[in-house]
Amino acid sequence: MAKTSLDKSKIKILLLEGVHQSAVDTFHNAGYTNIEHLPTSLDEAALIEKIRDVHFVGLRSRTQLNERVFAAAEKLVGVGCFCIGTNQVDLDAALKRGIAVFNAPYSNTRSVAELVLAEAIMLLRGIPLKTARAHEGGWLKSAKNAHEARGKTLGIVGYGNIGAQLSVLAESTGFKVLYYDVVAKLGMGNATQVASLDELLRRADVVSLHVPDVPSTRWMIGEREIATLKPGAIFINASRGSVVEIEPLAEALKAGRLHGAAVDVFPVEPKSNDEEFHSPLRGLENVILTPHIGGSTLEAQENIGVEVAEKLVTYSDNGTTVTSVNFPEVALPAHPERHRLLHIHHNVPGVMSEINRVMSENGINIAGQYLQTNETVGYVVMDVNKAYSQAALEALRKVENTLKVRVLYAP
Ligand SMILES: NC(=O)C1=CN([C@@H]2O[C@H](COP(=O)(O)OP(=O)(O)OC[C@H]3O[C@@H](n4cnc5c(N)ncnc54)[C@H](O)[C@@H]3O)[C@@H](O)[C@H]2O)C=CC1
Ligand SMILES: O=C(O)CCC(=O)C(=O)O
Repeated sequence: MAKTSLDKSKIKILLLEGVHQSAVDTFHNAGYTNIEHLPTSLDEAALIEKIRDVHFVGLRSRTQLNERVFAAAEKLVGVGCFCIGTNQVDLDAALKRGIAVFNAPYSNTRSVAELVLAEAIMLLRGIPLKTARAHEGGWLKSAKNAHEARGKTLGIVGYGNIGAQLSVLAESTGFKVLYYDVVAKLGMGNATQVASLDELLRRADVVSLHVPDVPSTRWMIGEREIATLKPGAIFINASRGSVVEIEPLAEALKAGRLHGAAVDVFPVEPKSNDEEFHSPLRGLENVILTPHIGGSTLEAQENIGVEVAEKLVTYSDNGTTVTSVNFPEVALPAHPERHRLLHIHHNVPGVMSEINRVMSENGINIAGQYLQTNETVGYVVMDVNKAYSQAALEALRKVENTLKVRVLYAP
């Protein structure tokens, strides 16, 4: 039999944006040694050049994997987003090439929730202005506009993993919590869901956004919504820069209609730490500006490194796609005595019968077959207990509507 699964040392892994060393260690422990680990993102031209011979790529929020990059990524098998958001990756462009994308939906959620709670308290006390004055030699000792969190209302927009954790932390600090979500959700503690975004904006003293970047959230907070906020409200965005129109927010802060804001994510963010950050919020008093570090704690990054690298290793070694954000999810057992053929194809009628015909005509006995499809792609995994030939593999590759075929040699 031809041994066609790729030797692990030949599987090239590119890790960008300073993904934590724990990811490299996880790959090494699984036998993968061909790893390039870069501290920064790459611009499109450099990425296109580098990704040509890469099998797995890992990135965070800066690297843009668009159609042009995928078109150049001829050998790419899987993408790991070492973060929650996957809006930086064209998931459809990946899917139509049979490339599975994974992320880390939980590991940095606590870090974001902690930061937001701390910012809410700092802003209620007017700390950004007071600390700035003290650094300049001033002394703003005053209780004016300084408030306790106890008894104030926190409004959370998007009650998912981050929103719900923030809710628990905030209640234990003394906030009353309201939340708005497009899905009906059971509140943690005494938190109460409200029927509309407007109701939340009208009632909350502090509003914090925790929604993903999807079409329904694009610019969901604009001039009208900012005008709906309570006079003197505090506004926090650590979700995505595309959710909030920044100009009307800056205007409301300059006019003193809002008491303060904390913003971690921006419509345009510098591509690296060497690039200047531009924003109409720069220089405004009682505004905390942070460089998209909501999830940037050592604890979160270490956990993310392991979580996402393990998902890529499992997909590479075994074919399992559970928790992929774009791919049909298949949970596969180990395949100790059997070779495993993975066939990814356009989900159109007739492909499975063609695959089964090829297998049968080549005398290959299928010991186990696992199939999942989504709207556009089918993913079938076949464990074979009899030697398959190179000719059979070629015939599988030629089945009409095939996107990708991989072989996992019996370990
Ligand atoms: N600043 C940072 O460093 C970080 C930012 N994030 C951002 O935070 C976002 C939220 O993260 P998680 O809580 O883990 O996500 P999640 O998926 O657990 O929760 C998102 C919630 O938003 C709700 N939602 C979706 N569309 C909505 C709409 N139009 N109106 C109201 N609610 C809507 C969903 O139903 C869900 O409950 C991520 O998608 C990511 O963009 C995540 C981690 C770090
Ligand atoms: O840590 C990062 O690079 C991005 C964090 C983030 O925004 C996310 O996890 O969605």
